[in-house]
Amino acid sequence: MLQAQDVQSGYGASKVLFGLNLEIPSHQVVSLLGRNGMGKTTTVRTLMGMLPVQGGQVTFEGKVLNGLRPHHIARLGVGLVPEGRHVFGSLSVQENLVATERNDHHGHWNLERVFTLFPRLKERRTQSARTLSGGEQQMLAIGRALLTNPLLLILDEATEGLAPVIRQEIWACLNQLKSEGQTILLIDKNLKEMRHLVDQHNMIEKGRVVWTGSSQELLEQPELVNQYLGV
Ligand SMILES: Nc1ncnc2c1ncn2[C@@H]1O[C@H](COP(=O)(O)OP(=O)(O)OP(=O)(O)O)[C@@H](O)[C@H]1O
Repeated sequence: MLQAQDVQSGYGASKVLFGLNLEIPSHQVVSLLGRNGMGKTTTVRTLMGMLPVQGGQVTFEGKVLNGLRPHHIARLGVGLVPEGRHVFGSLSVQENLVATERNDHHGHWNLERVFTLFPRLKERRTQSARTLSGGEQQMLAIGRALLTNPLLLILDEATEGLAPVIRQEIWACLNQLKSEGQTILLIDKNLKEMRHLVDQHNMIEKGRVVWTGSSQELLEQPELVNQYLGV
């Protein structure tokens, strides 16, 4: 579905990605793993068109994304749950959700389905988003991305800083999405939870993917975790 080939990117003169290769096949859950500062969020920003591709090529469903604006890439079917959530604090839960609702891809996500997935959001639908807990805001950010009916859903640190019980709800949601065949790019640090979810892991180090393999392969090589994740 998405291919990044030899991608270079960064912030002005400060380069972060040095020839990154990444493949996201349809209906698979793919991870980006790596220590802080290795370029995971920069990769997401580049795939979404928030940072220009300075070298190499990104294709999505056969279309070259280089040079496209973020709203154009979103419209092609890439939905992002950004690091830090970025919900509209002054709008209600429901207003946040309908703001992004779209059905270009004949997807099946609508407000009612999001409320079924996250009943807490239904209970709080008239509440302004800024009054939600961190976990509820995360659910709202996921619901908002789903309402764009994305072909590819990207989640950047979606469980970061959440209480364990809320985290479990997010993992349950992601497992459900996987069972429905949703294609996902997942950035997270919880290897234990990711084991059951992720089809293909990608270790990123200094702006390059240095190892790719299944959850089983990662389990069989614990030294990789030490080497690239430093835990
Ligand atoms: N807006 C920015 N301007 C300049 N440099 C940046 C900016 N954002 C990130 N960087 C730098 O780019 C490098 C990669 O950062 P990035 O956020 O992609 O890392 P990451 O792998 O997502 O790590 P983390 O888990 O800490 O978010 C870091 O050296 C970081 O300092």
